[in-house]
Amino acid sequence: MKELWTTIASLLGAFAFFQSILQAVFPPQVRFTVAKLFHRFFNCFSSYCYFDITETDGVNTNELYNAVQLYLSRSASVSSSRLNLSRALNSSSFTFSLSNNDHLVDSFNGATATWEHVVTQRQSPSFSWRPLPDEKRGFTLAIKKKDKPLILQPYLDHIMLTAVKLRHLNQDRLLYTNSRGGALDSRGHPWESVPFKHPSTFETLALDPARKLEIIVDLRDFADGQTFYKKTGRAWKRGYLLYGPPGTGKSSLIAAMANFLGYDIYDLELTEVHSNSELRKLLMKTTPKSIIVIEDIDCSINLSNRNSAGGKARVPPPPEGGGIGGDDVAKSITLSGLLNFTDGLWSCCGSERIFVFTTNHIEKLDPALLRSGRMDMHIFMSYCSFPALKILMKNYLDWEFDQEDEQNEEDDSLLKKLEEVVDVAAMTPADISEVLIRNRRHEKRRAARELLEVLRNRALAKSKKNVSEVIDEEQQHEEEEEQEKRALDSPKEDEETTGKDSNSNSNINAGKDK
Ligand SMILES: Nc1ncnc2c1ncn2[C@@H]1O[C@H](COP(=O)(O)OP(=O)(O)OP(=O)(O)O)[C@@H](O)[C@H]1O
Ligand SMILES: [Mg+2]
Repeated sequence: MKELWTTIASLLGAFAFFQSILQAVFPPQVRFTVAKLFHRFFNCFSSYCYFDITETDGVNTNELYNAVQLYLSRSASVSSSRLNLSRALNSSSFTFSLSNNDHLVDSFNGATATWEHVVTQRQSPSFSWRPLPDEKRGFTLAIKKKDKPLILQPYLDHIMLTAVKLRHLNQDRLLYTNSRGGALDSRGHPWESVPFKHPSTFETLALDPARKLEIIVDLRDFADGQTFYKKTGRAWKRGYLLYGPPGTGKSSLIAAMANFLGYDIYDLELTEVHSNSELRKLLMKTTPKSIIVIEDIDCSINLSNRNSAGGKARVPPPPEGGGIGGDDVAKSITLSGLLNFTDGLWSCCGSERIFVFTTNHIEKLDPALLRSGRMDMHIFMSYCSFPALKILMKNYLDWEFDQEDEQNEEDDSLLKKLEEVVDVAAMTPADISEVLIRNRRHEKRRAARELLEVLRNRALAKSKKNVSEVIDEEQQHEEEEEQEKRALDSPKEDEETTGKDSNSNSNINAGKDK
């Protein structure tokens, strides 16, 4: 032990000696170069190799430097005690980065990588074409020489890919619309955009947790599936069809998907598109990492027949002053045009895109749109179930279901009653949210009791309606039987009565028609 300390002390002494020689003998201009030479000399005996990644390569910004900075910001935020904080333009989140001359240890494929953020004062040059920053910044990566051939390239690829993802997540999402009816903006762009600030997330979405998890896993697989899609020769895209009654959360789910993946949304208003070629041009102007949405698809386009005139959209006249429709403006958009857009060759003119169609009436859609492989996942958004209700109560009343011990017998019985009645009441999450918003200033148990009351009334109204529907059905059935009986009896009467043939026949038909 004593020997070890002696060795360390003599090494430190030698280092201090070299430092003082450096300061005393060499002028400041060459000091940096000499230090570098010393470094290289010692590196010959080291088991590590070092890579300098400078902020600029002399003229241009080094993209790798920015990528490393972003990549390290992930781990820096948890492991370092002193950090630089910044916020990029068009971003609502903060980025952490290593502060000057600090270091961080990362691992990749079992190997260790040590990063150091090196900041030195720049010697002011005698002449420069453009002003240079006062400081020279760079990262130094140290990895073991034996690991270099195995990890260097994949590690740098991994850093670049992660940085792209992080940059996208840190940036605010945009919501695009083609509501100008095909008119172009000053840059010749058919889409208008606004910042997308919808707060819906998978956490706030009232949906069965198992279904929710299924969707999350599917989205994650899609976003991470670049290699898979390439290997299998498939276009990197995915289609979701969301269907169900109004107010069950279809639009909220789209917003949650966009927030989860960090994608932009293109809200495609089909009634504003005048032709298939215009549709194609719109598609070509969308960016990767985006969700292309067609809401209420059954209302935007008559999808009953792919080839007939019935398969055309109800379109307004083209915009004045030249839209993007060109010669095709006279024609209108067809179902096959739409399918080409989502499924055919044109769907591949970008990558990593999700198509989402929503409808309240799935039965109105053409089977061509529903066949497997076209819309990869059909998601039924239904009335509020008990697990979904618990999420809404957590959102609006801060009712914490995870902390079971906080719940008493009274709460348990209240929840049991809610569970019994919620399915029968068949209320949408939107309706339940309204009730909860109305009562959110009350104490949470009181608000829950109010909700129970509303659910019970709705369930009662539903069962009364059901009873009256059953009675109506029975009455109708009896009437039909009566009419059929009369119709069967009447020919006999006709045979007995002459000269009334024509009148009796029309009665039979009327009865049968009914
Ligand atoms: N599943 C849900 N989870 C959380 N909130 C919901 C849910 N469904 C509806 N809501 C609430 O109701 C409002 C309307 O819901 P949303 O617009 O998502 O319904 P929709 O299914 O798209 O309806 P439509 O078919 O009329 O377009 C939302 O702003 C949200 O507050
Ligand atoms: Mg909607």
